[in-house]
Amino acid sequence: MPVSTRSKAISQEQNGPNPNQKTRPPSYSNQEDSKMNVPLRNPHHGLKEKMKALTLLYEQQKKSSSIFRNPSPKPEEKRFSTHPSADLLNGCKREDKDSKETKEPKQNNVMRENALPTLHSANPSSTVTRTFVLPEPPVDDAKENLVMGPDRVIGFLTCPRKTKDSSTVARKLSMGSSVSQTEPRGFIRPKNVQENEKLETVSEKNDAGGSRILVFVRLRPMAKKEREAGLKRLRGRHFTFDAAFPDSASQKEVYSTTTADLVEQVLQGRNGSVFCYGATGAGKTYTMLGTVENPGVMVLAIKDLFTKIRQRSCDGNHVVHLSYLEVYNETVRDLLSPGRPLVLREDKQGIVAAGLTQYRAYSTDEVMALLQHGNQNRTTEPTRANETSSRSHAILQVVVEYRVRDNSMNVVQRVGKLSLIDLAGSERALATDQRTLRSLEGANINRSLLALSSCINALVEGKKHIPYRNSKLTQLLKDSLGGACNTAMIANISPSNLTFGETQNTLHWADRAKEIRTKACEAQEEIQLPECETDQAKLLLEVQKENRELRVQLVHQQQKLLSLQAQLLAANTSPTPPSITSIQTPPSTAIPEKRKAARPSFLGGKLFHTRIEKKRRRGSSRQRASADCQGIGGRN
Ligand SMILES: Nc1ncnc2c1ncn2[C@@H]1O[C@H](COP(=O)(O)OP(=O)(O)OP(=O)(O)O)[C@@H](O)[C@H]1O
Repeated sequence: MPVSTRSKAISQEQNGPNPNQKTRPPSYSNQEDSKMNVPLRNPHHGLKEKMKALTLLYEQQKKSSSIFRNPSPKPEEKRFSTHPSADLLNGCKREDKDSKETKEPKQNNVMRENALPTLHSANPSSTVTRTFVLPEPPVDDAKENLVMGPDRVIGFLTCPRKTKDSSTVARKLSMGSSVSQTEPRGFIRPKNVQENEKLETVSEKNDAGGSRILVFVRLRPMAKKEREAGLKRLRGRHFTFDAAFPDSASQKEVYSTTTADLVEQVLQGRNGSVFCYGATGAGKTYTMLGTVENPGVMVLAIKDLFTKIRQRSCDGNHVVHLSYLEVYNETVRDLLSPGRPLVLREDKQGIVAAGLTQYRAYSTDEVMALLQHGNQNRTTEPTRANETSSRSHAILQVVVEYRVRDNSMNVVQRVGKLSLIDLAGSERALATDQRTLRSLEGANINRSLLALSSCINALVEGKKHIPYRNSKLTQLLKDSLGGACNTAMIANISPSNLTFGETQNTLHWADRAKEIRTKACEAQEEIQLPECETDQAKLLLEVQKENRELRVQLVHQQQKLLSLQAQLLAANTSPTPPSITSIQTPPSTAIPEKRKAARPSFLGGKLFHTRIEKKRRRGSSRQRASADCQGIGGRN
């Protein structure tokens, strides 16, 4: 500003002084000044005047703006009123410089929503601005999805609470044009994923009072037929999930990334569920059960569970119970002991199948045998889409109970439940078989999956009523979806463009499921105080002791009674019976006089005499009989 004024002043000087020169009103700008084209008498004098006027103007404006903001400002506050952050905080009019600074925090905010935490924490200079201008939104409310461009790009990024660098892993999955025969673009090697996922343990997710469902995607390898059919390039659409497994991913990689953490949590008394979702033939059963050479999540989880139990067996008792059921055509059936359909009931533990067999398992081998037995009972049929298509939803439940005495001799009991679910494949009626039973099965499968999608929708939209009751499957999954449970979903997809629609549908629901938050999963732990137990034990011992003493007394009394009866009998038969009063009653059995009279006792009452009389008669008849016998014998 002074420079331009000086140059103007010089040019004005060169043009000669203007006698009509007037002191400019302070509100004039430099441009207006130049337009007026009024030469100054003394350039230095004019400059000084201008400086003064402008300083005055600046002071006035500053005063008025501070009064506008704060009617009674304290001198200290006034000092800081020009701080950009304070200006932004108060929302007053900004100058160009300030407006530049306001743009910066906005950018920061966008980054906070969408970029990895390291990105916004990498700029220490913006700390002040962030603190005052746009405080970081609470994690729960933070929107994690980003929509970009005409093709929807959904960026699901790591939990914003994480501070570790995960920028190396863009967990993004591309569909359509990205499908290639070798490794589809966007698929991330689980090695990287694992490194990243390790950061996000289930327990960490729980501290905010609830955890979101972790969603993984697994691509199966191309089948021969599909390869022959070739590939068709389609317009791309991008999804991002917690991890995406390429067709080369091993079963162990899938297990350790998706389920291993949940197994650990179950041992600590929390509930966990893993379910495979996807179109028919997409690889759900392969992921869950696997083959003998390549066992799947169910088998690996059981193995891991028993290994962990063995490692910890020195400090407590673990009891493992197992149940395996299927939902077939809207009926619940026990796979371990098939019989009549089971009825679902809701109790304190949640939805339970009444009468479901709970097997106690002691080793991995035993569980394997049970699993095999259960799978033989499972309904699978060949369809056009899959040779061994599962026509039912199968749920393996493993309940781990742990009892241990702590240092204070309290009994600590923890119960955790792991549910491993292999859903039947969603399918188009035409894609499978047209036969009546198959189409009925297909309709029921689709119906339950539709009910599942309605529940997912309701949960994502935060509705009060979640329609779990619409199908048996959703009733059984109630805990996994909306309960206190750590849940992982594995969406299985096929690389074939023949199933593009189904794959798109699977990814759509998987993407939606990411937004579901389950309730806080507290460890189910009970502590029993030792006093209670010892008190009960003491009481039991006392009762047992008393019981023993009473038995001894009873035997004693019976003996005495017998001897008394014998004496009486002898007295009755003898010519001079001893007086009854002379018979000494032991002090312990002495009966008070009053009671003696009141009780219908056989000692002095009618009953006693009647019996004695009967015995006497019997005795005399026996004597007669023996005499008769002797007579007969003598005769012989
Ligand atoms: N990751 C994989 N690696 C090797 N083969 C696989 C893989 N995933 C699936 N398959 C094979 O693909 C075929 C179909 O898989 P699978 O039976 O698991 O599908 P599904 O989703 O359970 O189907 P459905 O819903 O009809 O039961 C099987 O022959 C299976 O062995």
